[in-house]
Amino acid sequence: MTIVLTPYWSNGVQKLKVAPQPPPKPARGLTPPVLDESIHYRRCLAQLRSKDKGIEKYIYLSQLKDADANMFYKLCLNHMSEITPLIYTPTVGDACQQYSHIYRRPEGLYISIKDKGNVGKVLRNWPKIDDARISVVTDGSRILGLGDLGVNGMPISIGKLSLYIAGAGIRPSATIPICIDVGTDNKEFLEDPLYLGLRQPRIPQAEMHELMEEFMHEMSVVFPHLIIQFEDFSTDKAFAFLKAFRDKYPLFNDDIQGTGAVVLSGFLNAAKISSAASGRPLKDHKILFLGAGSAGVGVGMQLMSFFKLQGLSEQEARERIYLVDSQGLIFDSRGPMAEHKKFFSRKDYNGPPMKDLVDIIDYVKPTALLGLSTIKGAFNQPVIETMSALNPRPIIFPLSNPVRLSECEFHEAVEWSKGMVIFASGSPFPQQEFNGHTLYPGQGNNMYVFPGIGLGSILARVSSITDSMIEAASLGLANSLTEEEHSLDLVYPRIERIREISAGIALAVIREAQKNGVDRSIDLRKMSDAALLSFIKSKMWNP
Ligand SMILES: NC(=O)C1=CN([C@@H]2O[C@H](COP(=O)(O)OP(=O)(O)OC[C@H]3O[C@@H](n4cnc5c(N)ncnc54)[C@H](OP(=O)(O)O)[C@@H]3O)[C@@H](O)[C@H]2O)C=CC1
Ligand SMILES: CC(=O)C(=O)O
Ligand SMILES: [Mg+2]
Repeated sequence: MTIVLTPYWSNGVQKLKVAPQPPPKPARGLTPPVLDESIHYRRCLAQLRSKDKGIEKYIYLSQLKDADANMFYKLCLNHMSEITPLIYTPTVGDACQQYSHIYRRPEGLYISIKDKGNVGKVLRNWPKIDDARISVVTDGSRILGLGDLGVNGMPISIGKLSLYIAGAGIRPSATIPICIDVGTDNKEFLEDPLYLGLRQPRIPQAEMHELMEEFMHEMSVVFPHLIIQFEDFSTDKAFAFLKAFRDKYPLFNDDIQGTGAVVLSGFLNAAKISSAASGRPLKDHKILFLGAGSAGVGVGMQLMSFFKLQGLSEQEARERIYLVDSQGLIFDSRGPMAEHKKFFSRKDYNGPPMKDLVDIIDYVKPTALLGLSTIKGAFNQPVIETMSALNPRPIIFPLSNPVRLSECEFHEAVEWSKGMVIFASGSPFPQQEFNGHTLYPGQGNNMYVFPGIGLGSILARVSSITDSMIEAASLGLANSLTEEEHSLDLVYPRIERIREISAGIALAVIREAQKNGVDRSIDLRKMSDAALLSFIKSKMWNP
């Protein structure tokens, strides 16, 4: 049976074939005489590599996923470091910006403000209701560092779910990419005749909250086994919706919690390398953030655990973290500020506003500089040289996405730190040669943890996702490096091992869910770790 859906914006003209169906076996004579699977694999790879531009490769892969999902995921799994940047950051950023122009066919589920009062009915149109286990939901209001992209944010939900499938073996039919269309304040899109979403400004906050209340309630009724990942909501909504719904439904916010977990993990490994060089105790690290949005504050909150693990109190941990926003260092006497900035606002600084990053580094004397600001080039030569003068092995993590918004590039950080930088970025950079050595950049991206968090949460059938489950995912990732990876000063494991890493993270997440009493698959409680790990692996879907 082919199930068709009509998206709300299509006037009934377009037909949506939602979940990938196995291709029907063609009758004899309807395919070329020699269509060998392994040769076809080579053909698909060659077709992909024949395209010059990332966006062309994205379109090719997207079509391949529709035509032959098995082949698409086979390619993803076997060529993880080549294909991840095409289906995810940085190329997915271009795909979102151009979505209304490169659009070929409907994919995912669109909920619009026009559906208010009827959301449950629209959700029930999803053809694989019983299969649904995980959904990535965005409203397109802050896609990567690219701002409000409205309904063009759909590829971010699709891309994240492709990584769930490739990276954690979630069944394709268990995933639902969702984009909530409540208008956009992107003037260019509103004037674009090809724009796929509602041609209206974003709705007022109160109406958005009402829609989200209805949406979340109906999601839990229609999809009772679903885990939800909130993605790329603008900072105010990201914090508000996490707070409003996290105790009622099994969900997490990837930008706040997923990013927090992945950066804590990389920082645990980076701090050890940095302290080995400086002799400074781990508890004496100091972290300076450029950027105080959902990601900056989320990571700051999670990095409190780093200091608490070293025996510091809550207050002492908080004092090790400094935040900078577009107005400079955040401190109490600066004046009124957004609620989410208050926790890390300094009480011990009362001087004039401090805006220049080099001045701030001179004042704070951080061991680590983390960028979640979307400001390309903010970590310039003077900034990195100042960090290098303070630290024999400075920790520099430019985490903004996509690549073109990164606070600095890997080759710059290597050159300006004379090869001493400990580096991780949000989007991937190529390795560098320096003084006869090969240096490897880390990729501090939540893609390392969300597949495992989702898989563990699905298998344990959790009723909610607790902070300590997120922390367990982070520690699981930090401890997953092999000796060879440590010997190369990597702070994250190689992405090619993502399935193994996700299984380990899922195990840690399930155990923590059990400790917190939020697991509903209670049979898993009596399994040994070894038995649980093989159970997790046995549940992974393979193309
Ligand atoms: N690596 C990863 O896994 C992840 C990376 N990210 C990336 O993090 C970035 C930020 O996301 P998010 O926090 O949600 O976005 P926001 O827009 O909410 O936050 C951006 C922050 O940067 C600050 N900022 C802007 N301009 C400057 C400037 N010139 N100098 C100093 N600070 C500045 C803003 O200041 P103000 O508050 O004053 O406006 C704000 O605090 C994005 O690029 C995103 O892609 C996000 C999630 C995961
Ligand atoms: C990686 C990610 O989630 C972001 O940049 O928003
Ligand atoms: Mg995100």
